[in-house]
Amino acid sequence: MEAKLWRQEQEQMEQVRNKLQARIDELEPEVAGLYDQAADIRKRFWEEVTINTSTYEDFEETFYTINQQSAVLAERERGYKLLTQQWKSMNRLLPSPYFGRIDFQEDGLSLSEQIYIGVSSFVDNDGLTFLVYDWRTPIASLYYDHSPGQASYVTPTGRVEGTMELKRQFQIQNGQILNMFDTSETIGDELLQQVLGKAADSQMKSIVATIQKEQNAIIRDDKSQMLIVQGAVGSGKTSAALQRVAYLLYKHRQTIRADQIVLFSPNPMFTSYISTVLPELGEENMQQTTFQEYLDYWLGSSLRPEDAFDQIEFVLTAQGSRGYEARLQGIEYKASEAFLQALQNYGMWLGREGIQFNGIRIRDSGLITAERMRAEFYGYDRSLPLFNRVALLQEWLLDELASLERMERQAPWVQEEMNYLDTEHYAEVFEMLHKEKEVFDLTEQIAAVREKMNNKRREDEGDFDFAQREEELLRRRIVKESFKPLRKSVKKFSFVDVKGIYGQLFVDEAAYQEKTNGADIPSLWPEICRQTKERLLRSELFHEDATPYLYVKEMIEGVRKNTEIRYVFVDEGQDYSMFQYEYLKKLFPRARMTVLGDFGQAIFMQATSLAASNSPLVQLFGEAETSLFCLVSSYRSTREIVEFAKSMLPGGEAIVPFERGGQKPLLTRLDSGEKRATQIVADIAALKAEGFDSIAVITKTAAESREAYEALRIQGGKALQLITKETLRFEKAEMVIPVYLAKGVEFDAVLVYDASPEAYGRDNERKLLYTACTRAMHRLHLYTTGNWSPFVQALPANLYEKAPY
Ligand SMILES: Nc1ncnc2c1ncn2[C@@H]1O[C@H](COP(=O)(O)OP(=O)(O)OP(=O)(O)O)[C@@H](O)[C@H]1O
Repeated sequence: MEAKLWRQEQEQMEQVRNKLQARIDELEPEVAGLYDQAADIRKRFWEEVTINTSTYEDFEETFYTINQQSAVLAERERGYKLLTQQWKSMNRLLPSPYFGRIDFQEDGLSLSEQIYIGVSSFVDNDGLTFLVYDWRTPIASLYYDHSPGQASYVTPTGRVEGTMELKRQFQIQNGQILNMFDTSETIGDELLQQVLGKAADSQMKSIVATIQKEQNAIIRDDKSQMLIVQGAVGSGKTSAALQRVAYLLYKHRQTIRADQIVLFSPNPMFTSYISTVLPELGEENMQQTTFQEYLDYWLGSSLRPEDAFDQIEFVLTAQGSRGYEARLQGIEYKASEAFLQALQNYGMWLGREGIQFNGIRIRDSGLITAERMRAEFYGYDRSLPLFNRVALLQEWLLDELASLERMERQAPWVQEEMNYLDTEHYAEVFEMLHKEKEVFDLTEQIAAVREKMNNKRREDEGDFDFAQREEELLRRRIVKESFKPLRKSVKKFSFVDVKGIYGQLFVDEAAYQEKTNGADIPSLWPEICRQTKERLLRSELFHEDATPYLYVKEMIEGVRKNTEIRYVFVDEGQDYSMFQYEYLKKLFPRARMTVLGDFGQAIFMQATSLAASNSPLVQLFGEAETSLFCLVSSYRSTREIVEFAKSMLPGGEAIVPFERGGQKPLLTRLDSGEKRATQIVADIAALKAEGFDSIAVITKTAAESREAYEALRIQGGKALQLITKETLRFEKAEMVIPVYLAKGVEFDAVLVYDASPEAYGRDNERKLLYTACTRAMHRLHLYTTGNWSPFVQALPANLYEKAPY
């Protein structure tokens, strides 16, 4: 680019930077001053307030002073927060005030405007001229959506048409323009090339400078209840999701806070991987969780649910064990729509008969039997939904308990208990007695006065029998203490035997069909029933049972709702079952949903196709309320890695690699495990010497990870870390990791530890190998000590190199 232009831009930027610096300097004392003021008020808060409650007027006075003081404090704190926000965003802009410029001439106006785009807005001293536009402003979408020429953007008041005369990209670091390109592409390849060529990091980065047009559409869509993104591997789904959160927080900044957005991520490590993107953009992080955390929380301590990782570990390692096929069939069936329908029908059946309750007992004898509860329950209006009737029953039980409690005071066991009471109880009751006696004496005095006034003797003479009253109080206390946990457990619905209700579905075929209005049954049903019941007996739940169990529980006890949340994001959405989606929809009734996923990476047993025309996910909110987006360009890996990996996947042809060249994947066959370990350690050292810092040895399972880790350490791989499902964050380092924990993340180099047919031979292992390979940004190595996996063998030989040893 011409030196003159370059100089002009450098001057323009310096002007903006000078203004930024001046405003920062101007604000600094104010920010510090306001902070001190707020801190000072907080410190002196109680000094300024004289607490006096002797008379009503004094009390009122005190109340008003407190109120006034806290209003002043709140105001100062609000002011401080606003100023700090401005001050922080200017500081963020200072080293690199913008990344893009467009010159736009609006139709009907004579002048064209220069629009510089950065991570936040910066307005000149006149309060009107935007020196930098936030990337989320409507006008900034021109930069992402159009090439120079006719262009338009949408504002809340309508579409603005015009001509884009220039589109320029900058790379600016510490106030120096490092690079500058004029571009005719939507977002020029050159900048993207440079960004993608960089090394992987232990934390994801924001992509605002290079958002692609199709990603921009996802980020800014704010029409539908449900937004579904089926995106090829590495196509920027997670990136789009996070920039979308930043966009929504900006667009709805008056009404939505970051904690009203929740993102479901595939594992806790992923949560830490993405946690810096929003703060980098000057926004607070949304809430992040995993579905497992929700399950563990809502199922409480009564049942131990297996997690998704243990389930997949079983699926991948237990082939040939007893009951394996049935478990697999069970996993598939229990995540299916057929099972969901069966449970809904079961709900209707329970409305007529067969609900199970836990009787309420006290000290080994029955107080209210399950039979009585059932009779009461089926006596309620049958048109009421189950959970309404259960709520009525709950009320009835609490009333019953109250009258039973009164009766129970005379029971012989209470007398026995009284003999063993400690002095503390007596002391308490004694105090109560004295209070009662005072009241009694007062009433006696009043009665005596009345007697005199009326000149009429009372029929009943007052008499306070201490001994009798003490016994009464002690009895009342003893019984109350025993009934307290009963009342508490009724409030927590412990009287509903959910375990029994869920379990009775798994008795035999005939019973199942009767209860579910003739649901279809998988062929290995008897074994599925046996396994499920065995688990329940141990108060455990298979992972595939956890969500259906919760579904049944809520059908009966009523649905939990979180009405605070406005947006729910589900990443790796292909790994969720329809049950889980139904559940999320009910749990967050006021939320819009964004689901991002890739069916090509559906490695868990429960999977939902996102984009298929008949996808049940579309039905969740209905077609009219659903927007579907497809991303086909893959940005993470070099062209060679994408070409290699996509050829393994039926339908992979549709994936378009971004044009970034590198080395072809390298296949290395060795004739023993020991030699393989030695070779891998040497390859890691060579990769490190080339400057790659984040290197992952990827295995199929956790069991294989442990084995690989040991073998590699023996051969000198001392710096390796073993990643397990308990690992909460990973460093930019060398690691051994099972593929299902590496979902969604990326590394400079990936070494697939064992690409033999034994590891990846079955059809359900194809996607595992594909997912492992696609974690690599720059280098991919595969190893075997025998044959190659059929998925590798089937690849054209020009897609890889073979090591010469
Ligand atoms: N527009 C973009 N500009 C720069 N980098 C991008 C862009 N889009 C995606 N990337 C990069 O591509 C890589 C993959 O992105 P991301 O992890 O968001 O993809 P994904 O579709 O969620 O991946 P996966 O399929 O593995 O879940 C990341 O390094 C991301 O920074």
